[in-house]
Amino acid sequence: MSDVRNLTVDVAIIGTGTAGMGAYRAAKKHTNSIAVIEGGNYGTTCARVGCMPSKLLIAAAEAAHQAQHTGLFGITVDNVKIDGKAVMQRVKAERDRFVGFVLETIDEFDPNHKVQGYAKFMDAHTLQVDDHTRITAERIVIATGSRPVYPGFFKAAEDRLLTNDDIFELDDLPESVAVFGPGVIGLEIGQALSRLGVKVKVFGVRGSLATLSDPAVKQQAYDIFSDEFYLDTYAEVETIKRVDGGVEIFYKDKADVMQKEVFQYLMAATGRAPNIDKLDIENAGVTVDKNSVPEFDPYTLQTSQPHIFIAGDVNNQLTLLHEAADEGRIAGGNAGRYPNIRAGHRTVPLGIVFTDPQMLTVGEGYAALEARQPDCYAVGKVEFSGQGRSRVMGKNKGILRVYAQQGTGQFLGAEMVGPAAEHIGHLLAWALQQKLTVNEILAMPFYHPVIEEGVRTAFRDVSSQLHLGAELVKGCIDCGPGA
Ligand SMILES: Cc1cc2nc3c(=O)[nH]c(=O)nc-3n(C[C@H](O)[C@H](O)[C@H](O)COP(=O)(O)OP(=O)(O)OC[C@H]3O[C@@H](n4cnc5c(N)ncnc54)[C@H](O)[C@@H]3O)c2cc1C
Ligand SMILES: NC(=O)c1ccc[n+]([C@@H]2O[C@H](COP(=O)([O-])OP(=O)(O)OC[C@H]3O[C@@H](n4cnc5c(N)ncnc54)[C@H](O)[C@@H]3O)[C@@H](O)[C@H]2O)c1
Repeated sequence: MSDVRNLTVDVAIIGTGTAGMGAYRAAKKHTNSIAVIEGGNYGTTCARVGCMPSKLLIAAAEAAHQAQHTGLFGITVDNVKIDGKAVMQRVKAERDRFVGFVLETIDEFDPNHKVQGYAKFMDAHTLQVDDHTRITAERIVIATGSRPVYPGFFKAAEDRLLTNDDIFELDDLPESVAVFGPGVIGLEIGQALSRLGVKVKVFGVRGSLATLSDPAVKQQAYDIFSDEFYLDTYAEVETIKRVDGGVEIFYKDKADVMQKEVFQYLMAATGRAPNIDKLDIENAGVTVDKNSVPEFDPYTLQTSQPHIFIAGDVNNQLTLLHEAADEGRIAGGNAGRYPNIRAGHRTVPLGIVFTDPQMLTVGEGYAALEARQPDCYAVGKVEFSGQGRSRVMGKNKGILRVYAQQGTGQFLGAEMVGPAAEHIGHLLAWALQQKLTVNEILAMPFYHPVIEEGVRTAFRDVSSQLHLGAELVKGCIDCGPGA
């Protein structure tokens, strides 16, 4: 250890993903004495192996699906061909473009601030980076992200085991994939592969489906997706074995019959774990929760050690891009201005799943409301099967359920599977953040014919349930046909 470089800085940031980059920019407003440490590749999880390549694959799948489903409109498109190599080539090229933008930003960081290597805590103020650098920092931001996790027995798939870290590296679309985990990643990528002509079966456990907790919404989502590809949310898998040509999976199908099937790949999408376990966090003296993740204040991002902050996926709470960006900015700002820290602005919870139809959760969600105040809220709903605009476009699948407080009529949250959920989700989140009541929402303009008229139906329904508005008129024609 004689060649160890010693650095002393005001702020050390561990991890240069979305949260770490935001923390760096915010801390730099207060001090020029910073070390920003990266152990892996620069470029962020979102751009390299997350949000962006997955959305690129989904975009290709949507194009294929639309081309194959024009019959409804009396249009025939012959010979739709999917060129797997060209699909993957665009995914990779566009992904590299997005990564390139991130790398340009990293290039603008002061080279004296950048330290490459994996950091570990030696004590509450000292970090060891690989075996080459020791950093003494007055304040520290942990922004080390998360990684895919899966049960040990998946390793039997050997070289045919994929996660989101390697699936976008494939040069061609696979022939078949057994996707384990009907969570957000498994459903987004599983459906996209299936629409691109890959044989896909999705296996889940305990009935879990994406982020949905409302049984009515979950049931519709299950029905819609299992109509399109094999989906078992209570799968019983006996064995996984690497065989010639792929991975043999021995499982009980939905009719309780044992099946033996070979897939080219097994994709593990069974969740992610925070990158906290390799940081020797116990040396930092922070209080940790049952998952060994440091406890922290969500408004300041401060841990029990006042000079240590934790932002992004690593804190294991709201593992989404916009939250990582907000948290990074708050944590970095507070590390920079320490000890004069402040509470940062947090937005209401919003989650969107980019399946087709898309899914959303806004606010607390059904399960949390049921647990917190079971008798204090009412539910309004709209089914999209007959909704005018959705039907016009042939997108008339799904349900939206909105929740509002008894007495006050305060809008509390929503869950949905259905058309344009990425946009409806924003409207609902904005209404929630503005603390609007159901009747204030209903006093807004609704054009005709639009999917938002369906949202109005759900709010009219809940308004009537709360005895705040008139009884819901079914198929109200003066609201416009199919509203
Ligand atoms: C397939 C997929 C799709 C997704 N799609 C979406 C989406 O559509 N919308 C959305 O909002 N979110 C999406 N997400 C989630 C989103 O990508 C993450 O919430 C976000 O990228 C987290 O950013 P972060 O800064 O916390 O972590 P990261 O970007 O992972 O950054 C952490 C960094 O820390 C580094 N590091 C780790 N340990 C150390 C150490 N000891 N020393 C030094 N450096 C270290 C890592 O190398 C990494 O560069 C998706 C995720 C995945 C996997
Ligand atoms: N659109 C988006 O915003 C988006 C997209 C992708 C990922 N993400 C983020 O990444 C996070 C991680 O996504 P994820 O899909 O890995 O996790 P997840 O927690 O959403 O889903 C994991 C799923 O795997 C299932 N599972 C667990 N063990 C299993 C087993 N042995 N066999 C079969 N199924 C099993 C779980 O029941 C769950 O349904 C998300 O929670 C989200 O925060 C967001």
